[in-house]
Amino acid sequence: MAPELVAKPDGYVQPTSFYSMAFVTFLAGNGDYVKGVVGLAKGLRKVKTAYPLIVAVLPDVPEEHRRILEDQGCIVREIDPVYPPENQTQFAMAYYVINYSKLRIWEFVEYSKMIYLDGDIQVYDNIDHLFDLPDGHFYAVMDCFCEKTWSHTPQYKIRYCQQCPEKVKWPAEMGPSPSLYFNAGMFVFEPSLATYEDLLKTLKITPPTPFAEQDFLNMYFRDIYKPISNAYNLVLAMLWRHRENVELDKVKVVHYCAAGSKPWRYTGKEENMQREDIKMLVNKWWDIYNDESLDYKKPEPVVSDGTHVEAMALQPLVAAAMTEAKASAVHYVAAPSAA
Ligand SMILES: O=c1ccn([C@@H]2O[C@H](COP(=O)(O)OP(=O)(O)O)[C@@H](O)[C@H]2O)c(=O)[nH]1
Ligand SMILES: OC[C@H]1O[C@H](O[C@@H]2[C@@H](O)[C@H](O)[C@@H](O)[C@H](O)[C@@H]2O)[C@H](O)[C@@H](O)[C@H]1O
Ligand SMILES: [Mn+2]
Repeated sequence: MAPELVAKPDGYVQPTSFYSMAFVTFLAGNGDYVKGVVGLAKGLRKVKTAYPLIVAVLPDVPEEHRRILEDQGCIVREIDPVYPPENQTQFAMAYYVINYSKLRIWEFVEYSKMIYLDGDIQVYDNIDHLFDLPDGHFYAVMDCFCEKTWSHTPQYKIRYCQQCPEKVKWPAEMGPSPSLYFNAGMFVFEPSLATYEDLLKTLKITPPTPFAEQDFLNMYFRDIYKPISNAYNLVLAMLWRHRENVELDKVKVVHYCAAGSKPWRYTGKEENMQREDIKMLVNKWWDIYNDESLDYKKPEPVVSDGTHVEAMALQPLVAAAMTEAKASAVHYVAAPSAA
């Protein structure tokens, strides 16, 4: 039974437009990445986002982990795995399925625009304004090619990086320089069934590559990709590879993707993990993860004096109310504005 939401003459929310945008992350397996997603949910709450966090989970995510995420105000949605075509078994199945299944989020068409965030990402400043970026583009932050993980690429071999194209110029004899390449840990996109079907159709005829769905998404969205500031996805390697391109005090989103930097697994033993800035960012992640004041509190029903409850808290109530609202045009309390 949908909870009673109080009508207010001056606040009307078209149920279909309410929360037509959302953050989305991805969770696979029964391991410790669930901690990353809990941290992300609490970080988004701390910056007072006006939008919910959807967690796309593979079937292998246990009920207990799903409950933990729902208790943190997340909306958990199971997605089907994406399996490699038979002739592409050179990939370890798990790695392929974990990475390419992310593509299922294009199917979430009840949302007009979404911001995808890896589970090893933390949001330290409100980034809701990214939802206002013009439609028709794919927004993401440029990656760096300098880590050993890129040693299979021609650009690594000649020490070329898009972060500093003047330092080692791309030699003409190697043809056109590589297109701008984004890190797929964070991106702003528009779900669409047509795009979703085409993505999966194209994937079937695209041999897997080392950076899996990241390479695939870069190829697929190359013509509409628009780079945004690295303040929205600080790939940690930038701190020791291109410090001149980073204004740490302006960074809004940190991506713990460098080897050994996952906060919930941090030992400090890997290369670069004893840096002061890394230790500061890992502690910053733990401060949020351990902050009980940021835990989700089930909302009280909205009362007639229009008391607003936190946006993310309202989402489950609205989802239920939206089901009812289809039956009748009902006035709702307007969504609280983002702080
Ligand atoms: O065992 C795993 C591995 C990955 N992921 C998800 O897949 C994303 C991409 O993997 P990861 O961040 O480890 O890749 P990196 O950014 O470090 O290359 C993670 O952030 C998680 O959201 C997961 O849920 N379980
Ligand atoms: O499956 C490929 C992954 O590719 C990307 O991670 C890479 C990339 O950041 C490199 O630049 C780093 O050097 C490397 O360590 C890191 O793994 C995405 O963050 C991740 O979500 C996922 O798509
Ligand atoms: Mn990541």
